[in-house]
Amino acid sequence: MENDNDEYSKELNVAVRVVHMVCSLCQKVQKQLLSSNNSNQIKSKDDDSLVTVADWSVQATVSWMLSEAFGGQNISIVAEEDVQTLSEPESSAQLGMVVSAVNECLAEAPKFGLKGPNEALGASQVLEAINRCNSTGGPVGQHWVLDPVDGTLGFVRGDQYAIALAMIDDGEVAIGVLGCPNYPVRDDSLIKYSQQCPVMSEKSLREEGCVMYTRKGSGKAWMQPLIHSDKRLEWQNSARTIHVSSIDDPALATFCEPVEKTNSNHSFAAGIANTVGLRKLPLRVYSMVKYAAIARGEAEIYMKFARAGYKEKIWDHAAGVLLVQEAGGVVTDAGGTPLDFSRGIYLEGLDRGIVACSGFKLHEKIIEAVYASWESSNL
Ligand SMILES: Nc1ncnc2c1ncn2[C@@H]1O[C@H](COP(=O)(O)O)[C@@H](OP(=O)(O)O)[C@H]1O
Ligand SMILES: [Mg+2]
Repeated sequence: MENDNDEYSKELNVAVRVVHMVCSLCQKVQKQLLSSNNSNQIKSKDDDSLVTVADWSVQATVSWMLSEAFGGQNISIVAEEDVQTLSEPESSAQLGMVVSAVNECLAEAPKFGLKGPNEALGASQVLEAINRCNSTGGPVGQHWVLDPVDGTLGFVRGDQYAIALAMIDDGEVAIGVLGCPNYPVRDDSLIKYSQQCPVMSEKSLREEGCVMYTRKGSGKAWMQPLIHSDKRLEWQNSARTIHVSSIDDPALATFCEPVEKTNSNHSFAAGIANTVGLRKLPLRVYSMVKYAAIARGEAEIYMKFARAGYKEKIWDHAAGVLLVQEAGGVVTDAGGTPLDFSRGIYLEGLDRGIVACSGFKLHEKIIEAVYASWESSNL
């Protein structure tokens, strides 16, 4: 990072360290999940989507650390999970696991240059930390935005997932931090990874991964490797800048999309790819790791076209969008308008889908193709 006087430098510093902490937590939980086939760690929410011990534990840990660093109870945090399922009597085993995971993680805070609690937190404090993240954001003031485990399906399948933390200031994303515990720091690693081990076993889980981060207006984005065993986070030595790819020839470009066709219309995207002249097969990846791949220059295009009526949430995009933009890329809705993070928990007014590209030329071509194809599509 640049120097300490930059705007949001304290916020960014704390956010990056906290995301490192919870990446480590997630790696442990994912390992346990895969080794013991421990379905006890997974629950269904009322909307039938999945939530795991990791989602709640990350949210509690980040909430506690941010509150500690920035003014107690008064900070505003918008996050995906609530305490409803976890507070039910049938969830007492999960609550116990969450409390242990949170305390184990907080006890490691000094390794990451932060201060944890003097005493272990009890169940009520953990629930309170999760519940405190009940802000709905909005156009005024600072709001932290957290997706504790983005790509929960990828997480439970031993695949890609991300921890996404952003801060919105007066409606604009000011900082973005993305923890990607299964995204190695080596170049070309995502493409190799998805070819070699689309679903990992516990043995193949490699302890590599990275945290990427940026600050609005910096024109830069950075990446740090995760730390392991007893190593401490050494900020200065470990960060390197990342940048989008310079490829602007569609024939050479790689495009990413969600794995699940319920989350994005694969055939519509394939039509766009064909119109624009993309030749490679889509790189299907869970979670905001897709934004990370664009920011790191491993792919050039990310398209997502959710079914009509689905409302995109700010925590699924804020950190990733800023990373791509500051690393040199462009992100808009499918009509070419920038995403609006100022209107509460949803990206209100989003036109059809999301298009993130490494540069303007590719972006323009995709938007034109969407415009031309839309009428004939069934979306
Ligand atoms: N029907 C739907 N259409 C589009 N996106 C959806 C969806 N249902 C869930 N999602 C979002 O897609 C995210 C996963 O992204 P991807 O498909 O790119 O891996 C989910 O994040 P969580 O896993 O955090 O719930 C969720 O927010
Ligand atoms: Mg998500």
